[in-house]
Amino acid sequence: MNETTPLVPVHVISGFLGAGKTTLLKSVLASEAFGDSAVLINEFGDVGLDDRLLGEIAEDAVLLSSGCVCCTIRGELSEALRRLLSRRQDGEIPAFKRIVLETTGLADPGPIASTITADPVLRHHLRPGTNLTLVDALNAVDSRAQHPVWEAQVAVADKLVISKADLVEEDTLAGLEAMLDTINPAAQRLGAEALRQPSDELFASGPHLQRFTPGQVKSWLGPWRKPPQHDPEHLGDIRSFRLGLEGEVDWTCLGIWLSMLLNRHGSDILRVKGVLHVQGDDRPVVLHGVQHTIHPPEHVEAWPSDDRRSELIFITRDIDAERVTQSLATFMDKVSDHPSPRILHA
Ligand SMILES: Nc1nc2c(ncn2[C@@H]2O[C@H](COP(=O)(O)OP(=O)(O)OP(=O)(O)O)[C@@H](O)[C@H]2O)c(=O)[nH]1
Repeated sequence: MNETTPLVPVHVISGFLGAGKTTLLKSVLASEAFGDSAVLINEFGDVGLDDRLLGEIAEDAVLLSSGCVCCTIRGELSEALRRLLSRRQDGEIPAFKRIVLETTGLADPGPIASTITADPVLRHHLRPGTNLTLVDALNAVDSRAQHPVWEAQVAVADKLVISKADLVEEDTLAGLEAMLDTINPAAQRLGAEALRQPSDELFASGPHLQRFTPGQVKSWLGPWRKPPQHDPEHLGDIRSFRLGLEGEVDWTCLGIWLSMLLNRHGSDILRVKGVLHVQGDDRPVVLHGVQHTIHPPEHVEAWPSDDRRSELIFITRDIDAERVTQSLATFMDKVSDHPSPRILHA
C-alpha cells in the first residue's frame, strides 16, 4: 500500500441487546450510499441468528463466533479483519471503502479501536471509525440500572441514535435525552430518520466530535459506577442458549407462553429472538422480545434454504435452557390442539 491510499475506517454499531442494531444494519446495507461496505457481525451465544435475518443482503458478512469482541474474541476480531483485507487483496471480494462491525449487545465497544491500532498489520490498512450507539427508548432506564456495560456503550459513542422513540411518550423521550446528556454530552445526536434512511452522515466524523480514550471514559464515569471489566467476567450470570423446534409451531400457543414468560421473568430474560415455522404458513416468522416487551412478529418473504426448523435464542440471567424447555413443552402439551413440536436445546 502506498502512502496516499486512505486507511479504511472500521465503524462500530453498538447498543444494548435488542436496541435495533441489526435493523439498522439492514437499512445500511440496503442503501446505495453504503454499497461498498464489508460487514462483520459479532453475536453472543453459540448460534447467531442475525445472519439469517440479514439474509441475502449481506451474503459476504463475516460472523464472529460466541463471545464479545471486547474481551473473549479480540484475537478473532483481528483475525477476521486480516482475512477481509487479504480476500480483498486477492480479489475474492470486491474492494470496500469501509467496514461495519455490529457488536453484541453486551460488548463494550471501547477496546475495539485499540485492537486495530495495536496491530502492526491492521493499522497499516485500517483506522478506527465512528462508534455509533443505539439507545433503546423503551428499555434504557432498566438496562442502565442493571447492566454497567450500557453506560460504557453510551459513553464511548461518537454518535447516539435513540431507537423505538415511536414506542414511548414524549416525556420519557425528553428524560432519556437529558440522561444521555449527563453521560455523553459530546456525542452527536441523530434523529430516528437516520435509522430508516441512513445517509453518509451516519458514520461521518465532524468537528463537533470529542474523542475519548477508553481510559478517559472510565475516569469520567468513575463517580457513578465501577467501570466494567474487559474480560468475560462482566458477563456474570448471563447465559445464552438455543431451542430448536422440530415440526410446525402453534403460533397462538407459543405467543401466549412467551407473553407469560416475559411477564413473569422479563427482567431476567434479556433477549429472545426466533425464526419460526408457523402452522399453515409458508413464510418464516421472525420474533423479537426484549425484556418485558415482545415486538410485533414480522413475516420474511421466504425461507433462505430448505431447512425450515424453528429456532428460538434466549439470552437470560440465571435462567437455564432446561427450565425454559420444560416450561414450553408442558404448556404446549396442555394447551395446543395440534401435535407439539419436539424441542431440542443447545
Ligand atoms: N417500534 C420500533 N421497533 C424497533 C425499532 N428499532 C428496532 N425495532 C425492533 O426491535 C426488535 C429488535 O431489533 P434488532 O435490530 O434485532 O435488535 P439488535 O440490537 O440487533 O438485537 P441483538 O442482536 O439481540 O442485540 C425488532 O423487532 C425490531 O423490528 C424502532 O425504532 N421502533
